[in-house]
Amino acid sequence: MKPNHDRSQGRPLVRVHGLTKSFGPTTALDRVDLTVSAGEVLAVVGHNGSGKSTLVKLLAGYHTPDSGAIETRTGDGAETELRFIHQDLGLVGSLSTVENLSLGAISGLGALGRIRGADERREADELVRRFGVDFEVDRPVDELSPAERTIVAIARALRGWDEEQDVVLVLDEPTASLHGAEVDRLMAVVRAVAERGAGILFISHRLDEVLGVADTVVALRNGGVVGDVACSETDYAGLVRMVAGEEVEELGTRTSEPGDVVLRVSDLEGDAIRGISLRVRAGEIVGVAGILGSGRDELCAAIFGGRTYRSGSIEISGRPLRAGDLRASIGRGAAYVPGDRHKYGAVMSMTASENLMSVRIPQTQKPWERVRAADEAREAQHWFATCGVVPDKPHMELSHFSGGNQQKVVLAKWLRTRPGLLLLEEPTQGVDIGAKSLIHRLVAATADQGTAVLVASSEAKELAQLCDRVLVLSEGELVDELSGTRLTETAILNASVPS
Ligand SMILES: Nc1ncnc2c1ncn2[C@@H]1O[C@H](COP(=O)(O)OP(=O)(O)OP(=O)(O)O)[C@@H](O)[C@H]1O
Repeated sequence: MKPNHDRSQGRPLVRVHGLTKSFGPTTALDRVDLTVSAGEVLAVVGHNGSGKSTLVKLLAGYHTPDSGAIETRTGDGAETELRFIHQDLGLVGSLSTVENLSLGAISGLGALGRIRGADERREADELVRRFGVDFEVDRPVDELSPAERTIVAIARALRGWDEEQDVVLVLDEPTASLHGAEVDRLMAVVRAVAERGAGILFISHRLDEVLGVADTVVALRNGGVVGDVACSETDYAGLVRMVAGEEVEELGTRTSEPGDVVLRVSDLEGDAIRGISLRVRAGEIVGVAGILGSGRDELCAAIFGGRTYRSGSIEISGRPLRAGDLRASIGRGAAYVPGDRHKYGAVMSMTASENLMSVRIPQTQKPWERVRAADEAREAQHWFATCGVVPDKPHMELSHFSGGNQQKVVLAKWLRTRPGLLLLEEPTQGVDIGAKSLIHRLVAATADQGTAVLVASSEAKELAQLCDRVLVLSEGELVDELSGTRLTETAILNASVPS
């Protein structure tokens, strides 16, 4: 295998040699070599738990390597600066782009410590325009699209960069919940930054995006480098094989007939939702598509009871549900995998097993009934195997599992309750291509056993593959319903854009 620095045209900015890191018996990173060069977008891909985040944390100095080195003084003595964009962008939502860019920047403070308004505004404007984008820098960043927020985070990371300076920008799964056109917008900015001479290290599970934006791909498996190729020398199938080690099984066509109505929503009005009515039958998988602000991210939570609503009604299996009544919703067989697993989906400081067992099974388990240790161990083993959670350590704290494996535990926790209604938000965020196919098959099998499934996703391709029909939301309203031959990725993307 030819290492990537032999192929790249640019000056090496960061060299990683033999980087190794273990956590107890787990070797998270195993003698990794790679180089990021000026003007290059280097993507790092790999299955869940392959070591990508560990690599980022070592580069950031959060962990110390057991052996190996990170060389940032690679050329004529100048030191390369590493700047990071983590998934949690670290922006203050209520503050504007100007204010976020000013935070922590001493140069932004006037003599009395006040932000010099006009200068800051001009600088923020110039900074975002430098990347070929144009949005109002005075609006609170909470009101920007996810791609725009990521661009603000990139602009902040590159503040003060004069392009003479050697910089590597590290982006950890920046597109995890972005919708089609948003991804293109962000990728254009990433390319623009590379063209200005920065090196980019880009972590992603979305292999089609990797092919679109990267020059070079390094694939990790079980901590070691198993692939190091130019994007021009590979294709999607090649990347899938590098990550999964084999071809990935596609979801077959589902043939089961839907049963009785399980979920009935009528004229629902609430935060970001305007007059939505829908039904989901037993055995059906119904998708919810739309861009940010369309109501896509709010609907499942409102139905489950995690958000209240102003008016309208929700019935599960023919029985009305009061707004915000989580207990009744779980008691009626609803399950909810939220988009933000850290905040609402799991308790990271508890073990995987404790998380798995944290919801009582309404049909069989009495409120006072405790699960015996032997039963808990057997169940944890069953769900780890069913959902492919690795490592096989149910008693390890959930925060020590890789992101994709945490997601599988959250899904398993709810599948265990044998729900009549399964509400999913971004069910495959952060999971690798093999695990994504497994999760799709698990959801399909759950529906085949009679569960009604409502799944909200920013990924049109996922909805087209998984769903029997897809509801498209725009500005809080239901604007289209796609099924049969009309249900394609392109149709979902087109229908999602507000007219
Ligand atoms: N603090 C820790 N304690 C114990 N094990 C850890 C710790 N951090 C990471 N690991 C283990 O190291 C391995 C690599 O994890 P890492 O988070 O780097 O994977 P990843 O490639 O980023 O995965 P994902 O795609 O799911 O985010 C995994 O087996 C993980 O469980």
